[in-house]
Amino acid sequence: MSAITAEIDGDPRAPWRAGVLLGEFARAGVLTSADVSTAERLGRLTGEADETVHLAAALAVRALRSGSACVDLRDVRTLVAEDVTDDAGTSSAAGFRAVDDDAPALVDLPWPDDAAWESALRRSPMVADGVGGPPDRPVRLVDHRLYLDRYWRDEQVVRAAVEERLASPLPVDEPALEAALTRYFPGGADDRQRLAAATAARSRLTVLTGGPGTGKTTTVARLVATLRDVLDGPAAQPGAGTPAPLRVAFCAPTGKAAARLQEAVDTELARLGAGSVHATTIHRLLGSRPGSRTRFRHDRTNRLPHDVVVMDEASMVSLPLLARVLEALRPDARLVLVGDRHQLASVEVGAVLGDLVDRLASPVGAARVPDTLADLDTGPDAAAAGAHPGAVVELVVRHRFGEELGALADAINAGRADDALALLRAGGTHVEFVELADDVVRETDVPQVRDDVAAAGSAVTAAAQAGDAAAALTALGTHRLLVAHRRGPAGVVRWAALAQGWVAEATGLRETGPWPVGRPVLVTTNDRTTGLSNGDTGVVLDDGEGGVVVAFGEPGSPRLVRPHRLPAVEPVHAMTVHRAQGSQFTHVSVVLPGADSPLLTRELLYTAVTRAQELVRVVGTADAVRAAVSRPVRRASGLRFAR
Ligand SMILES: Nc1ncnc2c1ncn2[C@@H]1O[C@H](COP(=O)(O)OP(=O)(O)OP(=O)(O)O)[C@@H](O)[C@H]1O
Repeated sequence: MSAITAEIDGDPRAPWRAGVLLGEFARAGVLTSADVSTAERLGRLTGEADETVHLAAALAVRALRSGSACVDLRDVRTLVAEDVTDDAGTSSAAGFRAVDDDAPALVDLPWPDDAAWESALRRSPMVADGVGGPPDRPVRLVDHRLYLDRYWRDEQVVRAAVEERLASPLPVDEPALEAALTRYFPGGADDRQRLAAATAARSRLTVLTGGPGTGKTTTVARLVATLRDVLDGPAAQPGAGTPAPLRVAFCAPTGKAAARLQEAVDTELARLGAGSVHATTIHRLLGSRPGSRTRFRHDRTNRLPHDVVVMDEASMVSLPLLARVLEALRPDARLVLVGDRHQLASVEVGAVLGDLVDRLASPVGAARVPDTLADLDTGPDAAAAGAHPGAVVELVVRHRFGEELGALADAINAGRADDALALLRAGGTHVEFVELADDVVRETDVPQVRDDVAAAGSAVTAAAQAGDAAAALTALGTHRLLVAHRRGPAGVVRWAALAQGWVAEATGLRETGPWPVGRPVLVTTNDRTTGLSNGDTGVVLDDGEGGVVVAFGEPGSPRLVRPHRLPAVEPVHAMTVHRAQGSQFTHVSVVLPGADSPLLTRELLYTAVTRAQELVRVVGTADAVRAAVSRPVRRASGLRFAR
């Protein structure tokens, strides 16, 4: 078999030649041009000619594309077989995949012999062998996990920081803490919410996880009120004169999530008479540097000044970004990670929230964190006995969220496909199922979606024409059409066009010009000048003076930006579920792709369903629902292991 040639990313001028072994894997659709060329370049740079080593490196690069920090060589054959079967017919964003009609069957792939492969890797100049291997090699093998070295280093940063943070609790004035807990979490309140605040007072790391409506946001507001009472007040620094105010930072991965967090926390703090907070994106908190996504103004040499950092929507945070935050924190600062571990993980590498919960609640973490979830005793006796109440607190009582929505979310999470389907079919006030007979969705199948889109669009347009930013943003949150893919019959492109047409028909207005009044827009990049972030949504408004302005943010505190100052934006009549993370809408309609779509996973369906505050409408086949529920995302990571 000779080398194969294909176009790279559609550029016919750039021929791609893979060696014999990698060529076989590329032809079978396992590797893309990007995987192969990265691995072969690393081979050239390190003087490694062994193709089996190139193959392993290419598989480590491939793993990153699906969000894994590493590839587990023991599982790689099964993983590859499952993924490639899933992926049939789709092209990867990261490179051209050449799948030949006469490609080798997956079972026939020329996998290297296990023992020979491992020993080739261990003696390769490309590979650092084990935790103690040389620091200057691009690839690292730890136990059976193969990493590009920078991801292993990021994992080590997270691992070490978590261990250090949990090794020594922080001293607090226990009677003052008890008084504050009684004040902000009175009797009858959710015990675990109280435990979260107690943990955050005593520990340098708290992970607060729970499904929608379990009170995460309420808890972080009360937790901050508690910390302010205990650490800010005279009891915190007796005899020290006027104490410095506690420096608290609130952050979230997207601007939208940060704005929502700020509004919700401020409302609760105002009710408690406990001040206010300022929430920002994680990138802005760390201080982005123009032209660099990986280096920030705040790092281990220039630490963040804050005493407490609360990070919401932590499920969306990538491994490298969490590593940068941990490096930038002062060692004595308290970090509170908040999120729903069952949601979709970062679009980049890592599933850090789920990994940390598993790690801390497993025997690996249990040595330092006894009785993680069970120990609800936060009283002075427990403190006197030196008991550490645990770093992970999972909220389980739902305080909002209709019964049906909650039951559906639980069934999806637990992988109970038949129950999820039965709940969808039973329907109710909060759940609707537009069950399709086949994968082809016709416009006429979804009159309810059309009605919701038209009603929301009409309300947005009316408010936009009146120049009423708050009303336009409120209307924008009443319904959202979600899909999994960008293209195809169940993709954003098709559904956004349909939605746009339905709104135009309802309002009698055709969108004209570059900034039609009433158009919903999505920011697709971070922009320092306007402070807008990738994922922010807004509405084009009539400014009353013959021009237009675009309103962003929460209805209670809209931000108005002139179009010429805007970074890249696109119309957003429909969006992907990934994009919708960190946001909620009164009604959500989600159009599922066919059951064979590789994007259809448990996390995707759970995230879509939990975007709804009052009603979720699922459009798809029974097979698509079953496929989603039965297919949890598996991301390889070393954070779950001892080393
Ligand atoms: N202990 C409690 N007792 C009664 N109501 C509560 C309690 N905790 C929270 N709530 C109420 O439950 C609702 C949901 O709370 P909150 O918004 O804090 O949940 P959340 O977990 O942050 O949800 P989401 O992730 O969906 O934003 C709010 O109306 C809140 O006031």
